[in-house]
Amino acid sequence: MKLLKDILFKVAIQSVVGSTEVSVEAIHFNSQKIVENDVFVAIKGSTTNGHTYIKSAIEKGAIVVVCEVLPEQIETAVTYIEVASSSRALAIMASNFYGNPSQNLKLVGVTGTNGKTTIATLLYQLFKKAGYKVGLLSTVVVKVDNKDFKATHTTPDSLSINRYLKEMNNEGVAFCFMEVSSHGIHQNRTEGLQFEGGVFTNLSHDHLDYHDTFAAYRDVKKRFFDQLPKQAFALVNTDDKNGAVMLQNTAAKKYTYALKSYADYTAQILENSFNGLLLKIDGSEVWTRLVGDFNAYNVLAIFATAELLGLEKVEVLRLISELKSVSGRFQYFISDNKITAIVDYAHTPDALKNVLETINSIRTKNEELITVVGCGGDRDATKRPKMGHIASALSTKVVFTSDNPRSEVPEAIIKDIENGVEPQNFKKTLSITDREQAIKTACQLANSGDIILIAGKGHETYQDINGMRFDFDDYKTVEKILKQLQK
Ligand SMILES: CC(=O)N[C@H]1[C@@H](OP(=O)(O)OP(=O)(O)OC[C@H]2O[C@@H](n3ccc(=O)[nH]c3=O)[C@H](O)[C@@H]2O)O[C@H](CO)[C@@H](O)[C@@H]1O[C@H](C)C(=O)N[C@@H](C)C(=O)N[C@H](CCC(=O)O)C(=O)O
Ligand SMILES: Nc1ncnc2c1ncn2[C@@H]1O[C@H](COP(=O)(O)OP(=O)(O)OP(=O)(O)O)[C@@H](O)[C@H]1O
Ligand SMILES: N[C@H](CCC[C@H](N)C(=O)O)C(=O)O
Ligand SMILES: [Mg+2]
Repeated sequence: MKLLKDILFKVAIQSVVGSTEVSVEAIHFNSQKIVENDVFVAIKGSTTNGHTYIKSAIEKGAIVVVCEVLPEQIETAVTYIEVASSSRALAIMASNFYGNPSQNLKLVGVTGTNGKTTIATLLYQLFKKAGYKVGLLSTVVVKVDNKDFKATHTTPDSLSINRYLKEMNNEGVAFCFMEVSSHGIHQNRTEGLQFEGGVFTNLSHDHLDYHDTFAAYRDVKKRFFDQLPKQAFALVNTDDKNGAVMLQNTAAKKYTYALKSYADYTAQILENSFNGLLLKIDGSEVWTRLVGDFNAYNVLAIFATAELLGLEKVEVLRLISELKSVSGRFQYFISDNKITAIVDYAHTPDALKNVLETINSIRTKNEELITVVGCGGDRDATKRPKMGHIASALSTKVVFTSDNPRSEVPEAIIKDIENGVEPQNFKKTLSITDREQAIKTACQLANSGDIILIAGKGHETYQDINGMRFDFDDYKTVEKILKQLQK
């Protein structure tokens, strides 16, 4: 049990009805989870309004209600806390409730359109290899040192974040690397956390369904840097023009990294092949198994972050050469009949362009590049024709297919993608809704030496169709089909 007064510390309260000297069991923002003596935080969401569930939360046993608008009917046995932002109050209360766990470890947030999972995961790997206990909050998995938890979001809700951080405290974790998504910042999921540093990767088209305009999307990312304290570091990629924007109003110590322009941390690509990248970082050569120009940025960001967190340069370079690729990020194998199959999580126009350009820069002219790609439903529809254009312009053949259609009709999503294909590329494309059939067709089209790229779902092990999750794994599917076809 915790005293309400204590968990309200630093919450900007507008009014209180009732006593704050009550002991509470747990905090929830979903009325369905409420039991006796809990706090219910009512949040205005994107599909429904948590305030309409106040009555039902009280019936289930809530003794405290945190809300933006006080209900008309006040129960005398309940304490009401009126705040300007329930989601912000929730984040601060969550931190207090779990004993401000972010203050007991070094927490680094990684934000940007692409590269967050790669950077956060590789930092986790690197610091583990350096001998520390480490935590990770990522799209793929949550790790409390060696313990794995299923990830539901890129950036979990503030209660879950603080619960995981508390577990990390209990395990003696020294460093935690977390992805900070734009939804996470906008919904105040990271509010009240004490960050040791923030890393910005890049900014390109994504989530314009949610943020309305690119400027709004950029400003949400910037808010993360605006909130960093002065003892923290802000490390940004200045080859991306928005890197400088992120630093405009931050109080944190400013550091830059870049491959093409002057920066605090720079690198040169000496070699780029299917076996990996040879880089020159800060005058020293380092070999990494990661493939593609974009990974040079990720490796450089990792190098700089590790140095800023106090690791020795020589050790960092040695550890970088031991890092393995992240699940579903340029994950590939070569079949017995020499077809290369690559599974990659490129689900934005920019990521798709980068991955295709990387493959084109390391393949020879007589090898075909066959791409299988789709777009998710109930997500930014304006990226669809862009991805259709990029896939068809940069591949020799393309099979458009379904990703996670969610509540949308897959054929309608595919139509949107096809609308971006220019007439000169019509002949290269075909569309097959069933993802397994699409992958099979790509495999049948491929000859020895050719490359198949399956983009968009990376590590995902399901396909979300109408709210139902069906088992589906791009990597296992292509592996199985290529084996079958060899027989
Ligand atoms: C659009 C969006 O981000 N939605 C998130 C949001 O839910 P919401 O605003 O839709 O909530 P709502 O359903 O309208 O409900 C409003 C409130 O009423 C409450 N409620 C509802 C029903 C009930 O019976 N009782 C009750 O109390 C809900 O618990 C909620 O507090 O808050 C929820 C709790 O934190 C999130 O789980 C949910 O994520 C949804 C599932 C989602 O798909 N989010 C994606 C888009 C997302 O966040 N993605 C980013 C990554 C993006 C990237 O890769 O860059 C991420 O960080 O994962
Ligand atoms: N630094 C980078 N710049 C551009 N593209 C990248 C970069 N790093 C990775 N990518 C591409 O973006 C895809 C997604 O990478 P990653 O999962 O690391 O990004 P993310 O930011 O975590 O994405 P999400 O928003 O879905 O969590 C990769 O599969 C790759 O194609
Ligand atoms: N984190 C991203 C992942 C998209 C992956 C893609 N497979 C899809 O389902 O759209 C999002 O929620 O937009
Ligand atoms: Mg991610």
